[in-house]
Amino acid sequence: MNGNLPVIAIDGPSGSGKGTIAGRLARRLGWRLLDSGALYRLLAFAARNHGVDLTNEEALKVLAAHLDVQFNAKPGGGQSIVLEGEDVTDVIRSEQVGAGASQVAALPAVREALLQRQRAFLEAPGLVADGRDMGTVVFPQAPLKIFLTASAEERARRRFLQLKGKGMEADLASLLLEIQERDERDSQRSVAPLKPADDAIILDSTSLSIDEVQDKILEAFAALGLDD
Ligand SMILES: Nc1ncnc2c1ncn2[C@@H]1O[C@H](COP(=O)(O)OP(=O)(O)OP(=O)(O)O)[C@@H](O)[C@H]1O
Ligand SMILES: Nc1ccn([C@H]2C[C@H](O)[C@@H](COP(=O)(O)O)O2)c(=O)n1
Repeated sequence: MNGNLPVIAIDGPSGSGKGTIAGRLARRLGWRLLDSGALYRLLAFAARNHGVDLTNEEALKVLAAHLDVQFNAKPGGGQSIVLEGEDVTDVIRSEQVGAGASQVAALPAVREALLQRQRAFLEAPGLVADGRDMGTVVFPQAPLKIFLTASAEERARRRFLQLKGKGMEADLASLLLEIQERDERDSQRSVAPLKPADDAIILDSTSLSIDEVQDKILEAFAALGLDD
């Protein structure tokens, strides 16, 4: 790991806006982007494809170490994700795959197998990384750590609008339940649980717009003086 390069670590629960903000910041700064949740989603998706049970830690560890995946930056922003030659960008975003990801992410051998892969994303001039343990475990040296949160009700509402916007079926009450279950599992697991790093800035986005969240983070980044 090149520990001298800057990282902005953005952690927080599902639907708090991490991915949206991380993508915007990476574009704005011209830095690389790590969507660490996608790795856990890809593993859960690949496991289903290969008939691997989501509780089989040993087999999941091997699968995680050999995941054949490419993240390709799209010209207009965002990235496409290709797993074993198949574009899985949208299909891994379902709540079912998210729940599977949360399940495999609780297994220590899986987290260990994905650790170096995540750290390898750190390249000049810097990295914006979003997930659950970016600031606590993967990049503890990050000079800027944000813990982005929002009420579960607001996060379910956002997810509902997001799914509807894509023309997908969605039920607000079920989404709220799924989000609460995922919060519980992600924050109660014994290894790398979802929690703010001691030196993280906690940002509650419940009543903030995406632009307001971005401005607050850019303000905190500017205060570090790294772009001088
Ligand atoms: N501050 C905000 N106000 C309103 N909507 C928001 C805000 N931040 C994000 N959103 C919207 O909420 C939805 C979920 O955001 P996003 O996917 O970035 O969350 P996330 O934290 O990365 O979720 P996950 O961890 O499940 O991947 C998106 O449709 C996004 O546009
Ligand atoms: N650094 C990370 C990133 C993700 N996970 C797990 C927990 C989440 O429920 C699941 C999916 O993540 P999302 O795409 O919704 O951000 O993956 C984790 O444990 N650690």
